[in-house]
Amino acid sequence: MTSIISVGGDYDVTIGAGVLDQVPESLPDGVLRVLIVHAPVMAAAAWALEDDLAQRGIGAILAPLPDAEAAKTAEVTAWLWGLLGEAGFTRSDAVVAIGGGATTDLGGFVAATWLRGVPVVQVPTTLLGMVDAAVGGKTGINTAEGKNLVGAFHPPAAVIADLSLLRTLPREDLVAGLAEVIKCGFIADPAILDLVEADPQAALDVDGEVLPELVRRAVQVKADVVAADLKESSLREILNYGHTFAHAIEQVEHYTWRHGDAVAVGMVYIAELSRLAGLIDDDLVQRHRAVLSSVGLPTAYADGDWEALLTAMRRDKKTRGDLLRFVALTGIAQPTRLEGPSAEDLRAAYDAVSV
Ligand SMILES: NC(=O)c1ccc[n+]([C@@H]2O[C@H](COP(=O)([O-])OP(=O)(O)OC[C@H]3O[C@@H](n4cnc5c(N)ncnc54)[C@H](O)[C@@H]3O)[C@@H](O)[C@H]2O)c1
Ligand SMILES: O=C(O)C(=O)C[C@@H](O)[C@H](O)[C@H](O)COP(=O)(O)O
Ligand SMILES: [Zn+2]
Repeated sequence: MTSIISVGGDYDVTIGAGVLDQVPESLPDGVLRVLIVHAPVMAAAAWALEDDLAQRGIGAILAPLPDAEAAKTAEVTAWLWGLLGEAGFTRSDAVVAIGGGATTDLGGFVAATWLRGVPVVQVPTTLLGMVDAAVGGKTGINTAEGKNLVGAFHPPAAVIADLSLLRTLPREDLVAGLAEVIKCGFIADPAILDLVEADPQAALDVDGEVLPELVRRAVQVKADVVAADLKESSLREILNYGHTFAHAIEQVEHYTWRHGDAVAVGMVYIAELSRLAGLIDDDLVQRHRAVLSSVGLPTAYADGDWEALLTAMRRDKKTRGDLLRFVALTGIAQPTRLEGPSAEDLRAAYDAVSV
C-alpha cells in the first residue's frame, strides 16, 4: 500500500514499499541536472537513479558523503558547493539526497544555500529519516560548538520514503528511529504509544503492518505541525521534545551516540524534570521508561560530565538569553514549555537518568 501525506498542500510525502522509482517524476518540471548526495551504503541506489535520469535526458553528478554525522560539516558543505560551482549548477537544477537523517540534513542545507535555494527531493533510507528528518524543511550542519547550529528552513519539493529500504537497516538504527516515532506519540498522537505498547516487536518488524502504520502516523504529526509553523515561531518547538538534553549528549559524546538513542534518554530527562516541576506524575515518567525500553531504547546515560552537558544545553536553539527553555508535557498530547528550571531541579533530573 502506498500512502501520500500532503504537507500543507506544499509537497507530498510518498510512503510505501518500492516507491523509490518515483524519484525522477517527483523532480520539479524543467530540472536539467541533479546533484545526487548519498550515504555510502546507498551507492547502488544513486547509480540506478543516475541511469534512470539519463534516459530522461537529465544529467547527474554523484557525491558520496562521509557516513552519518561526519557528513554534517562545513568542510563537506564547501566541497559540495565546489562541485556545484564547477558544474555551473543554475536554478533549473536540483539536489536529491539519498540516505539517513545526516544525509538529508546536509543535502537539504546545500540545496538551501546554493544560489539562495534550489529544489531538493529528499529520499530518506532510515526509519528516523522517513518519520522525521526528511520531512519539514529543517536542514543544517554541526559546528565545533554544537549540534545543528548552522542551518536553514528549506522545504523539499517531495519526499519519497521507500519502506523496503528498511530491510537492510541495522536493527540499532531501526530502534533509534522509533524514538522519534514514540516522541510523536507523547506530544500529539497517543495511538502511537498504544500501538507500540501492544506489541513492541511488531513495531520493529519491517515486513509487518504495524511499522508502516507508525510511519504514517508520525509523518502525519510532523506534517501537521510544520504546515502550521514552518519556522518554529512557537508550535514547531514541540517536535524538539527530549532534544535539549539529547543534543547535549550527542555533542559531549562526539556524535558516537545515535540521535534517536539520545532523544530517548532526553525524553526521560525532561519527564523527570517535569515531574520535579509538578507538571506530570510519576506514572507518566515511568510510562516513558517502559515504552522506550520495550523496543530496546536506552533510558539512562551514566558517567556523563554534568557541567559539559549544561554548557551544551545552554546553546540549544530554544534558549533565550540566559533562559533555558524545554518542551515539556502536562499530559499525553499536551505539550507545554518549562522555562528557567532551577539549578537544583536540572541536576536532580540528571541524577535520575544517570543511574
Ligand atoms: N531535519 C530534521 O528535522 C531532523 C529530524 C531528526 C533528526 N535529524 C538528524 O538526523 C540525523 C540522524 O539520522 P539517522 O538516524 O537516519 O542517522 P544517519 O543518517 O547517521 O544514518 C544511520 C546509519 O544508517 C546507515 N543507513 C542509512 N540507510 C540505510 C539502509 N537503508 N540500510 C543500511 N544502512 C543504512 C547510514 O549510512 C548510517 O551509517 C541526525 O544528524 C539528526 O540531527 C534531523
Ligand atoms: O523538525 C523539527 O523541528 C524538530 O525539532 C525535529 C527533531 O527531531 C530534529 O532532531 C531536529 O533536527 C532538531 O532541530 P534543532 O532545531 O533542535 O536542531
Ligand atoms: Zn530529532
